[in-house]
Amino acid sequence: MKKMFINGEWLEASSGETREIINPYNQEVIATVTEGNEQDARFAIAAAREAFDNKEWAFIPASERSKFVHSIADLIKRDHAQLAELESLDTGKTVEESRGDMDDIAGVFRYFAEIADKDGGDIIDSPIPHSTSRVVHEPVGVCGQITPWNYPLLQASWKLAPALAAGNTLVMKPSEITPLTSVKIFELMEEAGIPAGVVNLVLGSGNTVGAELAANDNVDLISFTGGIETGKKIMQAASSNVKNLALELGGKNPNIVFADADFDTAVDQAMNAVFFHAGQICSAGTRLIVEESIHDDFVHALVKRVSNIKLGSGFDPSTQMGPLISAEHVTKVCHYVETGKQEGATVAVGGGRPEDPHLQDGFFYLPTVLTNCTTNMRVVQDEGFGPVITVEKFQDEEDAIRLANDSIYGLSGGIFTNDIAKAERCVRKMRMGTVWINDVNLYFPHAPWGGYKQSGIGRELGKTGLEEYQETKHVFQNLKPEPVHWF
Ligand SMILES: NC(=O)c1ccc[n+]([C@@H]2O[C@H](COP(=O)([O-])OP(=O)(O)OC[C@H]3O[C@@H](n4cnc5c(N)ncnc54)[C@H](O)[C@@H]3O)[C@@H](O)[C@H]2O)c1
Ligand SMILES: C[N+](C)(C)CC=O
Repeated sequence: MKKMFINGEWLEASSGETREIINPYNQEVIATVTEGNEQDARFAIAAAREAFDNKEWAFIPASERSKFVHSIADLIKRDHAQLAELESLDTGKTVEESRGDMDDIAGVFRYFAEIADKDGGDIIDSPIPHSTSRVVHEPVGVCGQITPWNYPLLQASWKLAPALAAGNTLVMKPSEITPLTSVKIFELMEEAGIPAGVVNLVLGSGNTVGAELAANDNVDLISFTGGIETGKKIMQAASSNVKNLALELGGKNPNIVFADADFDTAVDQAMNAVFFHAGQICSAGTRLIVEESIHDDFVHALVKRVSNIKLGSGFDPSTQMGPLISAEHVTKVCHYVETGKQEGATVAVGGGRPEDPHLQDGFFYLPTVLTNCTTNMRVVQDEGFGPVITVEKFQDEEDAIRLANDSIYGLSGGIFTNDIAKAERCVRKMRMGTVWINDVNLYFPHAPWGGYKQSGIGRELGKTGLEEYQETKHVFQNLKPEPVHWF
């Protein structure tokens, strides 16, 4: 049985409860994990508090912490193949995608290890005579970190690496559906020699463990990646002690294709934008917005290619798209597409579960293209989080931007055009945290990631991703102290 890691020890939940982890490809039980609750979360928070307040971690030189974080990257590289297979077993994504994730994850630890000791603070030119003024960055304290099921270890790495590099202690709660690679990374952090109490892992549900992390007054920062409704609850709970808050929430991401774009590239990338990991990506380009003059040809070419996408086991090298994460999620995607049909959308391809007898045990949904969509439809506004593209038409540049921005979300967007000036004009007006020109879904450790509007608060990755885990302190020193006789 997989256990939790608290204060340097592998423990079973205080309640003795367990949970079975299911392979979404065939519904087989792949692991049993201990199921923690609020009490276990409080125990872990107390360990992290003690390690932050009364032990050395927060005060060791950043160069020492950097070595620990480098070691974690080395261990991920060593166990790359095993980690990738475990991630695919747990999430259903193809092993090829998981291998790419593991490269990214090692890169994230490497990046934060490298920048950990590069910031010695700033000297301010003090306006007060005979004084010095400087700004230093310090760790925030105890961090609660809550992650989703779609990119379990990748989203964990975006939180663990900067938190450690900055000198914080932490308690992580992975998604209860996909905890396996998170357990493994805590084994690797133990092997890397991270001191007891600095990193703690509590397994369990959002309503118990997650809610405790968000509300507990001994937590100084809560970093959450997940859905918008959960994000709102966390924001509310975090107000109890005015925690620092980082929210990476959902997206309903437009992908604008102008008539002057390279046609074949734009068709190809419109598919990459949505069908990786069966559309279960926050930044999936689910809203395809195509210039009217090429709309019909574009849809025709897209549908032809989408109908050839091969579904199957993530472990079969010929598989292009795996299953959805759970039966509940299949029901949600079915409902989402039905809503679209009732609103007047046309199913150009897909629109249901596959009939292939080999796929009946898995949580599969066909890659789907919905045409005749307009911005006012729920199917265009709501995050379906499945392999479904809605297609809208636009007349001109202004129209394209109006449609693209007509969303409560603002996570990411794409533009396909060969007119660079037009692309730059659009970028300025697009209210999103990331905009790709002639590409989709690219992210790397050096560039910040996060959303405008209701897609979130704060940024992960990049220098800003480290700053999320730092407090800023101004230190002023009077070099000629003497009474001022004010009173
Ligand atoms: N912006 C990003 O970078 C990003 C990245 C990945 C996923 N996401 C979003 O994540 C969502 C899919 O993930 P999900 O279904 O796991 O999301 P979710 O909100 O259901 O769950 C996310 C995590 O929150 C926990 N949780 C649930 N209720 C909670 C509560 N009341 N208090 C504290 N924690 C609670 C869950 O147990 C899980 O660990 C999508 O909306 C997707 O867009 C965003
Ligand atoms: C942030 N990202 C794109 C890696 C995963 C979103 O679900």
